[in-house]
Amino acid sequence: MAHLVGVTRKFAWTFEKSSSGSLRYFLSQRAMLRRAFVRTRPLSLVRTISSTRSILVPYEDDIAFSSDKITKVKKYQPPVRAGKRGIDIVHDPLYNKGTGFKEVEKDRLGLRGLVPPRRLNMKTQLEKLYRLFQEEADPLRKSIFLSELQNRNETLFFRLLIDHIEEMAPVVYTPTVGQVCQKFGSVFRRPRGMYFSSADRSQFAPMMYNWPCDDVQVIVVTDGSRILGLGDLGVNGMGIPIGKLALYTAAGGVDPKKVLPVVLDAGTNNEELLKDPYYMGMQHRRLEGDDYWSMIDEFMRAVRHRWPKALVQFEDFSSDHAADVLAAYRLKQLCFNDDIQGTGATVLAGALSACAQVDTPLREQRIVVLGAGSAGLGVSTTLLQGMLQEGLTVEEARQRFYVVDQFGLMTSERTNMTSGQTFFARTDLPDKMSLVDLVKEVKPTMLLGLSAARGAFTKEALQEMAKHVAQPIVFPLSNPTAVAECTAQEAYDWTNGTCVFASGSPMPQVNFNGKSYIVSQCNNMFIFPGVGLAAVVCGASRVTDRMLYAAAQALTDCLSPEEIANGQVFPSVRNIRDVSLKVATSVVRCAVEDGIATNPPEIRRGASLEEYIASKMFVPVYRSVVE
Ligand SMILES: NC(=O)C1=CN([C@@H]2O[C@H](COP(=O)(O)OP(=O)(O)OC[C@H]3O[C@@H](n4cnc5c(N)ncnc54)[C@H](O)[C@@H]3O)[C@@H](O)[C@H]2O)C=CC1
Ligand SMILES: CC(=O)C(=O)O
Ligand SMILES: [Mg+2]
Repeated sequence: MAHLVGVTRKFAWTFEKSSSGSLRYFLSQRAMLRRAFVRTRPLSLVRTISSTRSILVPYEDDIAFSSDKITKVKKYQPPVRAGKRGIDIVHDPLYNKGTGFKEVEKDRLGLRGLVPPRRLNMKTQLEKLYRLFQEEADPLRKSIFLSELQNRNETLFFRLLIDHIEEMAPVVYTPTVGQVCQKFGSVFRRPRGMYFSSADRSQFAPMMYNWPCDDVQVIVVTDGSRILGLGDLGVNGMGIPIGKLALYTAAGGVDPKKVLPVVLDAGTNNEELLKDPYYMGMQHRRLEGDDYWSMIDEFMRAVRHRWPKALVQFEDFSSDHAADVLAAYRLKQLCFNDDIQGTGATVLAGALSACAQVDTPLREQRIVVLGAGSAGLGVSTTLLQGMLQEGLTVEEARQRFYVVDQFGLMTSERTNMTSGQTFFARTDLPDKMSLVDLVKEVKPTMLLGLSAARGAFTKEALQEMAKHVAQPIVFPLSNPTAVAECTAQEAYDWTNGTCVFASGSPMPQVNFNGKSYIVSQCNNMFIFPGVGLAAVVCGASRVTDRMLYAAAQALTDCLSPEEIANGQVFPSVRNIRDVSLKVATSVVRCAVEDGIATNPPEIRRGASLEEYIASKMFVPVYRSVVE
């Protein structure tokens, strides 16, 4: 007998239980439902599927999943053509289902005998994997476990990651990804992504054809020169593009077949790696000047040639090149720098939420930024743009910033400053003032850490800040956790529980005076997946400042009333897939308005832009595989 599980205006989902107990799902025209059947179901059992909030996934796998993590699902998952059969399927993580192949599939694809006889459905596979994940001794072992899963079965990997995103994001991403990069040589199992080195010069364009996908949509590229706050890690920085792209799929719903992690190996200045007999990159010092630039240019040209529509995300380039590389390509090609622009948009969103918490607009904040590198200056520039939106002039806004580097306050007395540093350099205070003296002098309302200097937000500095401001906004944003400017517990202790806090890497809940506080994570992971999804969906020709501003606004709007009541300034990571969809929707709208969407969405009557974008998101379900 058929059971009704949901209806839309036109369609109805039903399921039937077979004699063996397995469930089969059917999608039918609603009008074709047997009238008697409809009449006999009590109305309360008929759950109307709101088209954006549909939680029922019609799994080819016979499981009625009701995970709220995959909220936006396609109603129908067509079969997928693998272009291969037999053992080649089992060895391809994009099509492999491990013990999950159905009997018909085993026959169709010549798999009989190549996989164990008993089939475990996806739900059982996930339960088993999650248990094994929990049994791994430490975060590094957990990370190896997940990357091995990704190497053999991407569908299961992404399903597990999405279902446990709050617990697993810190493993595939910061902070554990930092450890992975530091130990890249010993955790390396098999290659993922592409390496373009100084030894490959003049061959980048033909090399692009070694990559099997003709339709790459997102590339994350690093030159390994500044990996998180861990310095120059050369090709070992590959962990970062891999981790970022895992979030592109888990949070942003970008198809994992269509992403490409890249390291541009321009050498390394890391003395240990230069001497390490097992180092896997080029053992020469970093290329400089024209040699470096021609390598970047060859890479960008080769991308344009092979995948003209691909989005290139520049990641963890040291500040001597980051802003210049972005400036050279941002008007020519679809690209953005995550550390400068993604972080800028993220911090703007968090700052606006914090301003609402403390009931003082951004234009009235006095902001000390510790760190004058790409991230510190990118954030300062974006916050300044936010102040312009609130009516300040450029000069008025500029006066509200105090940028500090490792020597202290940056002033116009310095020489050899970058243009960004020159813009923010003060003219009214002594050069190289210490953080504590600066806090005493200017009584900042907001303190942002992008310095990778562990402990730089000292007890003295935070206590001093709290003397002058009722609710100091304190964001130690450096990654990984080991280099954060302070911990959440320290910030609450030293400001007597008054601070509004967010950290770059996740930190545990804080207890202060018998009250517990949820710690917000301020990380560009809330922006880049949505920006990437938007660029892919609407065929954006470039990433504009307005698109990033739209992303920041959408992120601010994602806080739920409960999160605001908890004092959070960022949504919980468990909602990151919904957040990314909202960010993408706002960005697509902006791109269309600005006329830079080459493939503007064609939306069915009665549907929304958000539904349209949701329908384009990758969902990790087992689709029927055909050769
Ligand atoms: N939460 C997030 O989403 C993001 C966090 N970051 C983090 O920001 C940090 C910096 O990144 P970048 O700007 O790209 O690096 P960078 O190397 O370009 O800049 C670091 C800056 O910090 C300054 N600095 C070093 N020691 C200092 C000290 N003791 N006191 C004050 N300033 C000091 C340096 O002079 C330099 O200006 C990294 O740890 C990175 O992980 C970067 C991007 C996003
Ligand atoms: C989050 C990030 O992009 C960084 O720490 O570099
Ligand atoms: Mg980064």
